[in-house]
Amino acid sequence: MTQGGRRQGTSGRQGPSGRPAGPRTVQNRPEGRRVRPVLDGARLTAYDVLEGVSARDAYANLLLPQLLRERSADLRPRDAAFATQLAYGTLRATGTLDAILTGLVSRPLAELDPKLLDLLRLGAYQLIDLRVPAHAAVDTTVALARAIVGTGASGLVNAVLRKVAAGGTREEWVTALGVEGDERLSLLTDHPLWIVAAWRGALGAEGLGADAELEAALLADDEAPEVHLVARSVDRATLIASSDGLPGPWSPYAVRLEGGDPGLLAEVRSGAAGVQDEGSQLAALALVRAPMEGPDQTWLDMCAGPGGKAALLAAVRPEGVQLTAADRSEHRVGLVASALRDAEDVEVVVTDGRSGPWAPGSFDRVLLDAPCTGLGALRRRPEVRWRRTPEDVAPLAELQRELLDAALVAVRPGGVVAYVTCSPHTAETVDVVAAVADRPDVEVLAVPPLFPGVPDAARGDALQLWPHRHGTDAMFVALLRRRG
Ligand SMILES: C[S@@+](CC[C@H](N)C(=O)[O-])C[C@H]1O[C@@H](n2cnc3c(N)ncnc32)[C@H](O)[C@@H]1O
Repeated sequence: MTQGGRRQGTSGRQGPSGRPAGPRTVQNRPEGRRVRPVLDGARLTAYDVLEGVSARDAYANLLLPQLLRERSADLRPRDAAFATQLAYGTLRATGTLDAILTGLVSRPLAELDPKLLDLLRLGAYQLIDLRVPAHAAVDTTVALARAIVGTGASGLVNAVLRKVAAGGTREEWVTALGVEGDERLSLLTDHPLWIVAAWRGALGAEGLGADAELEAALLADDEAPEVHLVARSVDRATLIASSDGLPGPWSPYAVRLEGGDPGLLAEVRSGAAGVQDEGSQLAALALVRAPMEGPDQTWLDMCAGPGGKAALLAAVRPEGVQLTAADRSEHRVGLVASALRDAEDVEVVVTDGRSGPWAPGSFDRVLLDAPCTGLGALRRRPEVRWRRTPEDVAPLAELQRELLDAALVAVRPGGVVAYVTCSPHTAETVDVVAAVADRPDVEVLAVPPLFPGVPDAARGDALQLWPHRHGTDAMFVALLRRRG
C-alpha cells in the first residue's frame, strides 16, 4: 500500500468533472504570505470518484479508470494504486463510516454539503481502515476541504477527523457503537443489513458454524476479484502460456490471472478470448450440458447483452446450431453484435423477451440470464451495495417470473431452459423457479451432477456459486425441461 505523495505540478487538462487533472495547487495567505500547498493527487482523484458517484450516480469502475488515464502524466503508478484503494475502500465502507460520523456531527449527515460528507468519509476511511497516521490523513483532508468546499469547512473536517482518529480501529469503533448480531456483522463487513439477511437466507446459514461461513462470505465480497479469461476460439493451453495465467478449476475454458492488463493480450484483442467470470462460464455451460432428447439445432439467449455468455455459446455449440441473441436494449444488442462479430449462424434481435418475434416452441435450448439486482457481483462495483435497496427486489422478481414464463413458451416440448442470475437473493432465484416448478409441463433438472468437480455448489437442484467457496461471482443456475 502506498499513502500517496505530495507532488509538484499541474497539467492544465480538465477531468470529466471539469476539475484540472492531477495534483492541484491552492492559494492560502496567512499573514499576507503566499503559500501554495499542493493537493495530494491520489486523494484528490479518490475524492473526484466519490463525488461522481454521489452527485452524478457515476459507476466507480468506469469513472476511476477514466480519471487515472487522464491524469497518468501526474500520478505515479503507486499514486494510482493508492487512489484506487481509497476510492473503492471508501465507497465500500460508506455505511460503517456514516454510522461513525453520525455520532460526531451535530447535524444529520443528509443535511451536510454532500462534498463535505464525501471528504469526511475519505478521511475517516484512511484513519479507521488504512490506519494512515492521523496527521497525514487529517491534514490532507483539511487541505482538500479548504480547496473544494471553502475555508469554513476545514475547521469542521479537522475537528471531526481528530475524533475519528481518537476512536481507534474499525473493530473498536463498532464495539463502541454497541451493536450486536447481524448489525455488528453489517458494520464489520461493509454490507447493508438487508443484504446480510439475504446472504443468511441464501446460504441457509442457520446451523453450527453458520455465522462463521456468513462472515467469510461477506468478507470475500469485499476483496477485489481475480481476472478470469475465457478461451473461446483459442486453445486454453495457448492462452495460459501467453497470459502467464493458471487454468481455472471449474470451467475447461477458464484461465485465472494474478495481475496484468488482459486488454493487452492479442487473444483478447482479437476476440478469440475474453474477460469472463468463471461462474458465468459455468452458467452458459449448464445450458450446453443439459441432457436433452430430440433435435438440437436452435438456441436462444433471451437477455444477451452485452454478449459474454452468447459469445461462449457461439464458440462451443455443435456445428449447425443456429443461435439467436436478444436483448431489450438497443445499445446492448450493439455490444452483443460486436461480441459475435466473427460467429456464423447467429441472429441478433432487439426485443423484449416477454414478447419476442419467435413462434412458441421455436427453440431447443433457451438461456435466460435474467436482469437482477446483481448482488452476486458486489466485488466488482463497490458502491452498488449502498445504491441498491430492498425495494428493488420485488419488481425485478416479477420481471424474472414473466421472462421465465416467456422462456418456457419459447422452448419446444422436451427442450431446456437455463434460468440464471448473478444474485443469490432467494426472491430472485429459488422463489422464481418454485413459481413454475409445480406446473405439469415443467420438470426441474439437477444441475450439480453436470459439474461433478465443483464442490459445495448444490442449492436444491440448482447450482449456487459463491466468491468465498469458488472464487467466482455468486451465480445461480437452474435448469427446467418443458415436458412433451
Ligand atoms: C444479466 S444481463 C445479461 C448478461 C449477458 N447474458 C452476458 O452474459 O453478457 C441482463 C440483460 O437483460 C436485458 N433485459 C432486461 N429486461 C429485458 C427484457 N424484458 N427482455 C429482454 N432483455 C431484457 C438487459 O438489457 C441486460 O442486458
